[in-house]
Amino acid sequence: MLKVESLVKTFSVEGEDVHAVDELSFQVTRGEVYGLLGPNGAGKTTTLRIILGLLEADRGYTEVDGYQTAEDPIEVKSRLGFVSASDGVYPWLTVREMLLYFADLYHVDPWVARERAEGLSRVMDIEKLLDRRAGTLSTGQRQRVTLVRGLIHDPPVMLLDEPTRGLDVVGVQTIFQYIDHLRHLGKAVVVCTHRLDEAERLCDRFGLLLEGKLRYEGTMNELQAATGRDHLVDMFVDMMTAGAI
Ligand SMILES: Nc1ncnc2c1ncn2[C@@H]1O[C@H](COP(=O)(O)OP(=O)(O)OP(=O)(O)O)[C@@H](O)[C@H]1O
Repeated sequence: MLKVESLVKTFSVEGEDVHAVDELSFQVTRGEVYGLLGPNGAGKTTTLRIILGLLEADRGYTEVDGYQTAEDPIEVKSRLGFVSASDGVYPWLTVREMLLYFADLYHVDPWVARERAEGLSRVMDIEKLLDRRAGTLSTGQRQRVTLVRGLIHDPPVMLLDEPTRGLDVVGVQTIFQYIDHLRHLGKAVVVCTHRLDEAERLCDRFGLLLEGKLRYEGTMNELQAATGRDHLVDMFVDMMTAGAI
């Protein structure tokens, strides 16, 4: 469903090469939640930007539902949903108007869009907000609207960048429900987060990134066997103190 193959991206910063992504390969299948985890500067955002077609890779490729980002960017965009903690809303539009506007951008049939907006709003408990102007929503309410917006074109692959940042306990719980719903819908999901405790509960499989390289990959059981550690936090500390493995 999502394939990242031998991806390389190097930035030149004041004459120095920064290897943001360095021969990175991983795959995420239907119904799987993959935690792409790493410390600050590990290359997570750069990888997401390349998958989304916002940045060009130096080498390698990313493929979404059989389409390569560099070759078929429009097909890829229509098959990707992206949710980020820093997503904004259009303050003067009502929630319903905004959802339908985004559906229209993705060429979703207006009838289908209306049904989907209602259905997803029920799931994410924002039905009562549909006719409110988006600018009047609280952070948590806005986040739920953003989650619905990410699914409005029913993409098979979802990318979630720090989805729980800035949310209270209830907001975090909502994200958990949302990800369960995505799994249930059979989406391939990538989650980037610094909340390793949450990642442990949320993800089926993990890729641990450091300096653009995948240092460990597997299910929690596989990571525990490979590292001799029970929790991601300890695995991270070991990985960072060792530098390279
Ligand atoms: N546009 C850019 N120009 C130069 N260097 C960049 C650029 N974007 C990212 N980098 C560098 O690439 C490396 C990877 O950055 P990236 O943002 O992908 O990391 P990240 O894992 O998302 O980190 P964080 O968790 O802090 O968001 C860092 O060293 C960063 O400084």
